Amino acid sequence: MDKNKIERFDELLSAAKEAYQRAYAPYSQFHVGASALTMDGNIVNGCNVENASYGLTICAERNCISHAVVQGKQTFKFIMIYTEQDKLTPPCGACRQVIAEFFEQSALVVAVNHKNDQKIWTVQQLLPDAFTPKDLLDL
Ligand SMILES: O=c1ccn([C@H]2C[C@H](O)[C@@H](CO)O2)c(=O)[nH]1
Ligand SMILES: [Zn+2]
Repeated sequence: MDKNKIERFDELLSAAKEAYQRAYAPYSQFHVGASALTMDGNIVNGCNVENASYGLTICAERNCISHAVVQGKQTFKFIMIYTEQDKLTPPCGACRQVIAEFFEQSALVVAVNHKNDQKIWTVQQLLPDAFTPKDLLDL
């Protein structure tokens, strides 16, 4: 896949790596960092935050999006997921739903690892026929 498709790739990668370093994952030891480029040109990030009550864990992608919303950003161009695994990490189902809430179906999601392997999906590929604001609001 072509990293040139992702605007400001290197800055997104730095932000995702910075978040990765802050991941709180004492149970899985599976650290994840995410970053996103907002439509108005800001970069936001997030890491996974686990909990002794395992099901309360929040993934890096959802934390990143929530972090952006707190900063008044609700529209995005790209989201990146960074791990130091040999396999690339795709977003889980819950994160796909939250990504579909805020990103266009044509927006790109990119997974990157420490070997600089990359995989790019559209939101549409990750969650076709998503239930989104259009299904509840007069949009
Ligand atoms: O795309 C993913 C996949 C998993 N995780 C987290 C959740 C949990 O803390 C750990 C293992 O599932 O990785 C993420 O943050 N993002
Ligand atoms: Zn997730």
